[in-house]
Parts: sequence; C-alpha cells; structure tokens
Amino acid sequence: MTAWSSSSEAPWSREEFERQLRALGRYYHFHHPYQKMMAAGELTREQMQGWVINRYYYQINIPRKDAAVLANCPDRDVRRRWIQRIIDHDGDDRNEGGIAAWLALGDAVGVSRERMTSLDEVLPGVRFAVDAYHNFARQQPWQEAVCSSLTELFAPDAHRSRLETWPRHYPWVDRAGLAYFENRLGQAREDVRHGLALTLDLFDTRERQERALEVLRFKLDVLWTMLDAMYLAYVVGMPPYHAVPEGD
Ligand SMILES: O=C(O)c1cc(C(=O)O)c2c(n1)C(=O)C(=O)c1cc(C(=O)O)[nH]c1-2
Repeated sequence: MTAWSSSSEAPWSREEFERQLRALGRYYHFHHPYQKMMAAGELTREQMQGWVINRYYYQINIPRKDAAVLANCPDRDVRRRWIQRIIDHDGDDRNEGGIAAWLALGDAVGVSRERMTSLDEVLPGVRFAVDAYHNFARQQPWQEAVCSSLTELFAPDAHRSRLETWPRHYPWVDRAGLAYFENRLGQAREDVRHGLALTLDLFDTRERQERALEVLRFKLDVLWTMLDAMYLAYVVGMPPYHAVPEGD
C-alpha cells in the first residue's frame, strides 16, 4: 500500500458519499461557456445547429453504451431495469424514443435528417470523447459504467434551462422540437434514482468510493471536452485543419 492511498480509511457514510458525488456538479457541462452562451441567447443559428449536430453523435451512442452495460452485467435484476434506457432512446411500438425526438429537434433548428445522420459534421474531438465513453462502458466493470451515467444527476437543470430560455431567445426554433428535453425530465429522474442507489450500494469501501468519484470526473471530462471542441470550431472559428492551405 502506497503512502498516499487512503484505502485503509473507513468508508464514507452513504450521505457523505452522495454529497461528494453531487459536489462534482460544479464541473458539469452546464457551466461551460458554450452552454452559458446558449442560455443567454448568444448563439447564432449556425452555432445552435452545430451543437445539435454534434450532440446527435452522443445521442446515438447512449443506447450502445447501455447495451454494453447489459452485456457486462450478470445481475438479472439490474438488467431488467437498465434495459429501459435503451428503449427510452431507441423507442418501441408505443413511443418513438429519444433519437427520433433528437431528429425532430434537428428539424426545429433547420438541420435536415440527411445532414444530421450523415455524421459528416461531427467534430473529431466530439467523436473521440463520445467514443471514449462508449469504450469505457465496454471495457470497465459494469459497476463503473453505472456510476459514469451519474452526470444525469445534474442534467435536469440543463434541460429545464433550455425549455425556459430557448422560446425567449430563439423564437426561430420550432417549439415542437423541444419535446426531447421535456421527455428527459421524467426519464432522467428514474435513471438517476436507479443509478445512484446502485452506486451507493456497490461502491462500499473508501477505495471504491474514491474510484467512483474518479469515474464521475472522467464522464464530466467527456461532456466538457465535447463542448471545448464545439467552442473552438464554432465560436473561435478554428475547426480542425482550418489553417492548412487548400491543396490541389
Ligand atoms: O443535455 C444534457 O445536458 C444531457 C446530459 C447527459 C449527461 O449528463 O450525460 C445526458 C443527457 N442530456 C441525455 O439526454 C441523456 O439521455 C443521457 C444519458 C446519459 C448517460 O450517461 O447514460 N447521459 C445523458
């Protein structure tokens, strides 16, 4: 055991552990300059479209990530509940699901289905970040993948903010497109209840609890890095290779 390791210390109480997880909310992407511009009505149509196009790559990878959790999890009770996340995004006979709702959000901001689903405009930085999340869920223990979903603890504030500020600041966005955010408010509450209870149960030593905080930091980095890539490309005006002269 190394001198800096605190693994021999007593575990935090559930309340203290939950408090530490929630305290990481200060690094949530809601506080990124791109999101702040969005909430303040400062994004141009192109910047809004760029966000919707790039976030689509996140949306289509969420159910694949959740399928990886199912594949790695031997606990039937956990799988029975976790499978709902895939249905929430992919839809079923009764409900079109979140990916369809995100395409409708594209319609509302003037992004055609072909443009969105081609993935041609997904920035490399966004692709790398999202792939890192998907690969994490495939390769790490399923308990860590469960924990990494806990950024959803902080998502309802972001969804509510968009529902409240977009109609005021972006009257050109068709309101029907905001259904995605409305739907997520209820779904995220359920997801968080389950994901948080599992995390509090499973990470039951100080070493595991500290690992859980690291895992949540990783996921916060994924979300923040996506917005860094968008900020550089669409706000600073430096998309990848922008300074490379056109070849012949
Ligand atoms: O718009 C957002 O700010 C936001 C953030 C997050 C998140 O924190 O990962 C998710 C979502 N939305 C979301 O809609 C969603 O379905 C979702 C699933 C997950 C996940 O990690 O399993 N995060 C998120």
